[in-house]
Amino acid sequence: MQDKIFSLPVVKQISPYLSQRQLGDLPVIVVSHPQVRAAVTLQGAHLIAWQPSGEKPAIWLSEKSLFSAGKAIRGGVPICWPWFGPEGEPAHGFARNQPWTLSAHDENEENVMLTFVLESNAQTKKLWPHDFTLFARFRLGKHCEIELEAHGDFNATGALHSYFQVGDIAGVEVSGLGARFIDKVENNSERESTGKQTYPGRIDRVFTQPEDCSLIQDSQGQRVIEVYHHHHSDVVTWNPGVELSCSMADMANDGYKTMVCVETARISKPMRSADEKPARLATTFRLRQKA
Ligand SMILES: O=P(O)(O)OC[C@H]1O[C@H](O)[C@H](O)[C@@H](O)[C@@H]1O
Repeated sequence: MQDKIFSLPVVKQISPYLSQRQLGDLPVIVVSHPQVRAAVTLQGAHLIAWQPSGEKPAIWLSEKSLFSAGKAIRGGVPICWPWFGPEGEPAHGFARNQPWTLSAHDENEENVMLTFVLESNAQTKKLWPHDFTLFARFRLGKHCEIELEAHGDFNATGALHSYFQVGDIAGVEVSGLGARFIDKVENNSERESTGKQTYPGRIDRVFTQPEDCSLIQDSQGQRVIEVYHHHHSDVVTWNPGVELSCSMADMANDGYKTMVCVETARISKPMRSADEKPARLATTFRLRQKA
């Protein structure tokens, strides 16, 4: 899947390291830099690949995902906003289904920086009655930084819903999750936790007292993925397990085996945007070899 993205024909060369290509119906901004390769679709400002040089792909993208206008992509880092989950229609908000604009870019020897913008429009007003300007900023290099900044006057929930590529979910443990979670598989019951999570089956949990960094220990993949959370209140972790994976049209039956979601979120404490004081939500990914 990743190789396919980087071999798509160039539609427009934007700068030495940046080009626009076409993936199905969706324009995609592709970064080919000595330190990193990465890709972000204009729809959703959705990161679908990030791979520092010398590393295996870090972001999971479903081989069965649709790349159709207005349809959510399965995998990558969907921006869920201005609500998380089935609180409204569409699920996880509309930001991931809307066409964004690339408004700025810059590059140096270490990184490529991209800024995307989405503004309220007639379609978003039908779904949510607020004026807003939303920026998504990416700094892509050996590390991956993503920042969402929401201007306007409203409360919102949301998440940077990161899907990570792992060797085998059976050998994955995520730590740093804190002492309490809401179990979405068990009627949203509140539970206590050791702060560590393994994935013996379907797991869908909102950790409400997480640490600032979650560590994904991927024993099969022989690496640790560090996920830093900024301005968050919650961390969500999700793996659909075999049955749900089989029932999802945009995921292969065994898709669940090679992915884990660790999501930087504002759910229990919504983000407040006020005049002159935008709300922010951000995450940073770093990779290291397992000792
Ligand atoms: O299928 P989607 O709308 O993309 O949502 C995928 C998943 O996202 C989050 O992790 C939620 O906690 C899950 O309940 C949901 O199933």
